[in-house]
Amino acid sequence: MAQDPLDPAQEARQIWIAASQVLQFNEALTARDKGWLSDIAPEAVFGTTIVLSVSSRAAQEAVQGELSGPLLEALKMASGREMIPAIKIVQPSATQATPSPASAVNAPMPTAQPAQMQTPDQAQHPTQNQAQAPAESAVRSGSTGEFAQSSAPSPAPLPYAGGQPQVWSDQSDSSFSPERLNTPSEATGQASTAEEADGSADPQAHRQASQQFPEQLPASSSQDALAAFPTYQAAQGAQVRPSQGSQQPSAPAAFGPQAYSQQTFAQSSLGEQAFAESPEEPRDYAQYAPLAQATAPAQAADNQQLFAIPPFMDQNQVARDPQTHLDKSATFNNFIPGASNRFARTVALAVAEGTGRIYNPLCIYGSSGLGKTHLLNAIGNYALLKDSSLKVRYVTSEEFTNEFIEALQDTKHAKQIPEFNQRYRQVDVLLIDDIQFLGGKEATLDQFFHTFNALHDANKRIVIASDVAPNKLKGFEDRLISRFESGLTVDIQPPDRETRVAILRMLAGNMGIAIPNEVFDLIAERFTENIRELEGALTRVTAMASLNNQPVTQTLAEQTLQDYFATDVEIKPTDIISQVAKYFHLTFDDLVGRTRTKNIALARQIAMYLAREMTSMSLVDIGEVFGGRDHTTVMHAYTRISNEMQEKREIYNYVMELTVRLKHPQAN
Ligand SMILES: Nc1ncnc2c1ncn2[C@@H]1O[C@H](COP(=O)(O)OP(=O)(O)OP(=O)(O)O)[C@@H](O)[C@H]1O
Repeated sequence: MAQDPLDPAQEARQIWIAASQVLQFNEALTARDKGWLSDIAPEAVFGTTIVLSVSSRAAQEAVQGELSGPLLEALKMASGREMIPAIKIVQPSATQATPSPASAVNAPMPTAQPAQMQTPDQAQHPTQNQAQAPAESAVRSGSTGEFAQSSAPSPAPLPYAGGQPQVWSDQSDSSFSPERLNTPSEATGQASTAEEADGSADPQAHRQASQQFPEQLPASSSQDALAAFPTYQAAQGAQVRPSQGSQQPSAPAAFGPQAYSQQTFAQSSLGEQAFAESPEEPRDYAQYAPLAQATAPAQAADNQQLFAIPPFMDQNQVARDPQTHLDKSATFNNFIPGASNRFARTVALAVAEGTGRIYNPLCIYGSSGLGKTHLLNAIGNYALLKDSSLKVRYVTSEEFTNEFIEALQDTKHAKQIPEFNQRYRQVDVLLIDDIQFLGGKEATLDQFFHTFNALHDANKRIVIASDVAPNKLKGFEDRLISRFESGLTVDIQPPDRETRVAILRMLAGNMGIAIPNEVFDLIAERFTENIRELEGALTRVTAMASLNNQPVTQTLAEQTLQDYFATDVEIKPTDIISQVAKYFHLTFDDLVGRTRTKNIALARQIAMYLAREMTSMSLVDIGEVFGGRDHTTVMHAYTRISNEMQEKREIYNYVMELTVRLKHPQAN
């Protein structure tokens, strides 16, 4: 559903609440450190700059000095993006007038005052800094490569926000990325070859480069990033498939030295920031999509006409945009990058930016629950935010089939098929999910083939998600497979431990729940193959804590998840339906049938929730098992039950008891 955009103070408050929790559980911080942190109050967010106030210079120095690393990390966890803190001193008298986190929502938007905000190096060299021209300040604030060198002996300086939303600062420094901390050369304090090549090891040289070409960076960032992969240049159109199951980052495995690939990734993520940082184009596209539509009513109406949800779909069931069918909550910002998905994310971002046209079509494949659908939606949301006049359409292969069949069956309207064709052939960005389900459906595939060709010939963007690589798709003609392979194929692997923990932290931050590190570790240790399961485990633990009005502890998490930990029995959806039916004194047919009485509907939704969580089946497959229901019905059931588990003990108990029964069938 559309959300209202947050105002700068509100956004700062929300980020800070989550970041404080991350910091609170940072075991590396002493009580004294935490004391300094408790002096911080959030003021406002401008792009990727968060203005924080403290009450004294001593606090400012501490926050900018030894606490800068943990602070940056916590802000990133909380916001899902690199945030640059600007620390402002508010004198005690003024502090009283400064909004506390609780009251910040209603506070007037603060006017950031550069004179009050300092970085450590400003404090050390006030004259030099005061003399800096704004453009130079911005560049300097972007020279976070220095900041990234947290292994350097002196405290890492915080970047200076200059009191203004920063438009060019971050992206002007392509060397900045926390990931770069991992490169061996940086660990030893040496500049990598890539850094030397672009001058980023030399702040002065880099500043000059940044000043010379600032406006080119946002538009070309991802393309540059991709062009930097030798294999891309050598073999556009060739498949790129890092070895399955490899723990190595996808791109480095395929493209060479790690430092080199990380450099390119840094540029890519900066491309995203570059775009998102513009004050007119806030980073959270999900929130602003309605705004984009409001400013382009003709286009919105046009889209509506083209993609009004067909009658067989219940419009109330999913929080998807009625025109584009996009899930607006899935963005690049809340897609945590890791070795397993970073390459896919980079390419997806290039396509979203419109700079990745040579990767057309883009095929993303991987097992269930690894983020394919999320990336498709992120592409659509980003593309629309960048250009609200685009016609974007997310569609599952099931929806595509249904729409096609609807058009065929509508004998009263002989023009239905031409209309269907026109509808699809007018899109600028087509995002088609779960393409594998088109396999064997000859008429639909034929239709899709023509749609594909029309779009491709018109240079429209096509992104396809599938559970297997194109050449493994069953029931597809070679002509279609070869067209899929004419673009770029990337895979997503199960996330490594670090990424799993980062995802859990982000989710906990979103929920505003304090969770100790050992609980993240426990869940991340156990749920390794599917991010949906990872989320499900966290949902259960937080639901248990919330229902019992307890904090989340390791013991509570262990108790809650013990049945998951106890056994790895393979669970079939039919087992789930039988077990849930038995539990609620219903029949199998009740659950897969059409009756919608309250008790049957609840039991059915719980069964769908369990099927989604405990099997690797897709939404479409689950819908099929439940009497041929639409996948949106399954999605709705899943969302509803996971929400209700947090609030209603009864629902929580049903889910937990049924989990135990399913995991221990011999005990029934
Ligand atoms: N890197 C990530 N960062 C944050 N959340 C993620 C990430 N990858 C996946 N998720 C989340 O995990 C859940 C499952 O992802 P998604 O539905 O995109 O998977 P999928 O690969 O399309 O699965 P399926 O093939 O079963 O449809 C979603 O809630 C998604 O937001």
